[in-house]
Amino acid sequence: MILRDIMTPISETLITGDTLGRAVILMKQFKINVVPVVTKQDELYGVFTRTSLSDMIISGGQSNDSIDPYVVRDVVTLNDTTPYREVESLVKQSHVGTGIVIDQHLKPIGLFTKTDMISALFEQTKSLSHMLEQILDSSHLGAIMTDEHSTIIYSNEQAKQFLNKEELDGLCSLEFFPEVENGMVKQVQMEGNHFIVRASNFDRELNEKGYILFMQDVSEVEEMASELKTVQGLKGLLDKAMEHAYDGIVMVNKKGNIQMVSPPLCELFSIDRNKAMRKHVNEVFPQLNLLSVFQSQHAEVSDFLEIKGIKYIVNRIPIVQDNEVIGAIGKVTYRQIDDVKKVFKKLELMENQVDYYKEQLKQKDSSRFRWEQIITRDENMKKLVRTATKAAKGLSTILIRGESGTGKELFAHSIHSSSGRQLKPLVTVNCAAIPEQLLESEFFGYEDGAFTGAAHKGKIGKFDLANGGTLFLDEIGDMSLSLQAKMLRVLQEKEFYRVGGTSRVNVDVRIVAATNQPLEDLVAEGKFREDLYYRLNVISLQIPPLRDRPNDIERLIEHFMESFNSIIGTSVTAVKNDALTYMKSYHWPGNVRELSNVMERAMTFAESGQIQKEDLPEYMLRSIEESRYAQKETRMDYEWEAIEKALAKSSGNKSKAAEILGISRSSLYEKLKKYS
Ligand SMILES: Nc1ncnc2c1ncn2[C@@H]1O[C@H](COP(=O)(O)OP(=O)(O)OP(=O)(O)O)[C@@H](O)[C@H]1O
Repeated sequence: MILRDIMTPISETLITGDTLGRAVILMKQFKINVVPVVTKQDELYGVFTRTSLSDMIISGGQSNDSIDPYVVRDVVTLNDTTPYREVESLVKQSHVGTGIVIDQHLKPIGLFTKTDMISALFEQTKSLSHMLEQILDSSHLGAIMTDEHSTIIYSNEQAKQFLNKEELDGLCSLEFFPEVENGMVKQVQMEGNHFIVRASNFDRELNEKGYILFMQDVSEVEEMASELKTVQGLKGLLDKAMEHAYDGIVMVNKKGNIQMVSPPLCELFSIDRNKAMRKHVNEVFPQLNLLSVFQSQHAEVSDFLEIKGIKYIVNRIPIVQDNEVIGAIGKVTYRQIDDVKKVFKKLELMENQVDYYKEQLKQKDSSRFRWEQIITRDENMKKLVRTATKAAKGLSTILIRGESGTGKELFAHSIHSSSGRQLKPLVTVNCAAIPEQLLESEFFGYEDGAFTGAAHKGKIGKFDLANGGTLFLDEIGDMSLSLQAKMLRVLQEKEFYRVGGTSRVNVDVRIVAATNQPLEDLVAEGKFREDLYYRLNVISLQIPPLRDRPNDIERLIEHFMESFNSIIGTSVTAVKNDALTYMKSYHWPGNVRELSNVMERAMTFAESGQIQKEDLPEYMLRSIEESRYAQKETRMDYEWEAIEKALAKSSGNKSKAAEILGISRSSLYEKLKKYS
């Protein structure tokens, strides 16, 4: 609101030089006590007031006389665009009852009297109170105002509803709220309503005192709070159920983001549960194909799927609300797929066994392994495999060396299957397993009648069998000296005589030999022929023991876990940290074979689906403890030796000895105390 909105407009003014008669006419016509007087340029010059009029008449002024001498020049002027707030204070301070409102050209366009001011104030108050009422009504707050005697002087509709009264004004507030004090906040139950009352007192100008009371209905809030509590309780219950779920469960929202996931599912897929939360299910568990139910809108069951050798099935269940899929649940059963699964497993196990024996049968006298089956993460091993792969292509004799269980046979088979002889037989002879007296006939066969007794028919030897292919001589260090001589001749001349035979037999055989014995020592001891040693040692492959390939331990654990889950039907998903630490610090004298046996045993015993320390064999745990203890002892021996030396060097001076050792004097004293 600006001044122009509340002033009394004027349509005519006096001009300097106007007469008393015209002034009287204007005052009478417009019923005003003050008439603005303007210059010829229409600018305000002064005012002709009722006092001016009486002064002129008393001085004998005539109707034709000029008003100029009686024009009051000291005029309060107000700009028409002045805001209401400023006008209010200007008027309050002004000594004159009427101000002249001028426009931007200084032309008077209206009068502003105290009456105008009062009616403007009245308008303003009316609009303020209307606004306040609207605010109170839309806030849903009940509002009551009392005077200092607690008599209600104002109440809104909401307050009347709360207190169930058609009218409250004039009633005593103590009837409803017996104790009211400033700052009070109280819960009140009344007429079936439950609300909170807040009271504050007011003390206005003119000594008006009293209280303002606000009432807020809390029944709705309470209802919401109790619903929230129930929901929270249910969520807690669901979380607990998830924690202890035996099956794998995952729940996603409409967008496919994971809201809940059970630990067994994370274990199965080796996923960190915290990292999986809120992520998109296709990112974390793409195998489950969970989002397919958003299209199909009905529950689905997958076929048997497999991970880490563990079979599982997925039940995909859509969560439907108002005919719309608002989420989905994936239930992954893998630990006890129920009786059907057990039967399935048994059947599958038997099928595996049949497959295995079929394979064995098929591969009898032929290679069973290939390079891909040599599992390793170790750089030296990888290099060795590369060298062996190259060597396999040639014709040279290969000697494979390494401790028992390191994979010598695996290498020999892989060499054969990647050589040009792969379609021909691979014949294995374990030199340590054949009785001494039979070794020769095993290798070279014998003619009919070579032995006394008519039952003896001729026999084909291993060299004959391996013709065109590879002869794998395992445990070559155990071959007798006499056989070594014959073997050397075959290797050099590529021909031999059968036992009891007289004709030469020509053969094309590639020799791959293996041993875990130190052949050089056997040569030195005269137990192995030096010439044969050199003949065999054309290409030598030294397989490092497992303890020198720490990275392979973990990799092979994963490998055996997967294959045994499939072969023996277990559902082991991981090796717990304590067991892993033990397995990594063990020295594995039996190498990969031992690791494979330990895994098979541990997986059979693992109850929680994860291998724990307790599932490892007792002998292994004991050996690790003993070696830890021995290491500690050796460390202590070294330490004591160093202390003794330092003390000798410093002639018993402990400060100097500590300095030599690079430790503080107090820690030297501590150590001396420990060793004493
Ligand atoms: N790197 C490897 N990856 C996968 N399996 C392996 C590996 N090395 C060895 N194995 C497995 O360990 C077991 C022992 O291997 P293999 O028989 O080849 O050892 P070896 O050195 O010939 O033993 P031995 O000297 O006692 O005859 C086998 O079951 C083999 O498949």
